[in-house]
Amino acid sequence: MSRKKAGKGKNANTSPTTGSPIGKQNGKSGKCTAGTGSVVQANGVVDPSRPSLSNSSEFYDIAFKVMLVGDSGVGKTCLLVRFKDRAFLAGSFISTVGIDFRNKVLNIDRMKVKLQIWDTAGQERFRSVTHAYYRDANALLLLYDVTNRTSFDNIKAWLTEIHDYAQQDVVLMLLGNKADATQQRVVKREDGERLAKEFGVPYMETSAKSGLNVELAFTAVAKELKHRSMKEPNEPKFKLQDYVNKEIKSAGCAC
Ligand SMILES: Nc1nc2c(ncn2[C@@H]2O[C@H](COP(=O)(O)OP(=O)(O)OP(=O)(O)O)[C@@H](O)[C@H]2O)c(=O)[nH]1
Ligand SMILES: [Mg+2]
Repeated sequence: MSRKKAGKGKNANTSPTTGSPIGKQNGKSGKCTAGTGSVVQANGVVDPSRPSLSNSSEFYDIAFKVMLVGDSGVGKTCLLVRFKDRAFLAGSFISTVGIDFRNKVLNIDRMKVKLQIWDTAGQERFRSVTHAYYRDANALLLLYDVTNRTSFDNIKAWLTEIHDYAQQDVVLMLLGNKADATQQRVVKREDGERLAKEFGVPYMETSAKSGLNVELAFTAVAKELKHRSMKEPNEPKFKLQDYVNKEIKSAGCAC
């Protein structure tokens, strides 16, 4: 299996497909330098004929695009920063402008899986930018804020948008974020579970602030994508929700 250099990916200010300028993250220009991003086949597998070049985390075997979507303020940027940098963006809320992305390489069952994670702006005015990215996404993390009922009520509209713009077989997971904010909670976990069941999507609650289930959410999606693209004949079917439930149980929290 060949390994490719993760690189920093293209400049965050250019669209991955057209290269056209798309706005800046929080008023700052995208920090990503022109990278050595390789051409990734639609199913995420990169040139399997070449031997692995290195075990460094810089290299990867397969790569996928993951998109974060949901109302403004639900915690998409904070979830990504928690996953990428293991930090929480406290302080004042700075809304994302346009779209930005970060890369992270995960070790999944002895394979290096690179996730290129697109952080979209939740504000309505940027919705047309977001639409342009849906078709490239291999997976979508759809967030609502458990302290904001409107963000939960809007999930159905987001699911319609995903149906209209994303790939038919996109991997989708519903996340109820800010689960740490127990005092301010207005959406019960059962409400999230019920909605997820109604639409047949995997579900869990997260907290970008405490880190609850953040690594698990991205790892579960990476595992699902890897299983789908590798289709090992004798490998048991991977069930994302079962994996999540098992990991949450073994973490010993009812979260
Ligand atoms: N308590 C708590 N606050 C959070 C959490 N995640 C985000 N926040 C706060 O919620 C606010 C919005 O977070 P962002 O990550 O910027 O929201 P966003 O979804 O990226 O918003 P847009 O960029 O406008 O789409 C910030 O003030 C964060 O500090 C969380 O898990 N718990
Ligand atoms: Mg944001």
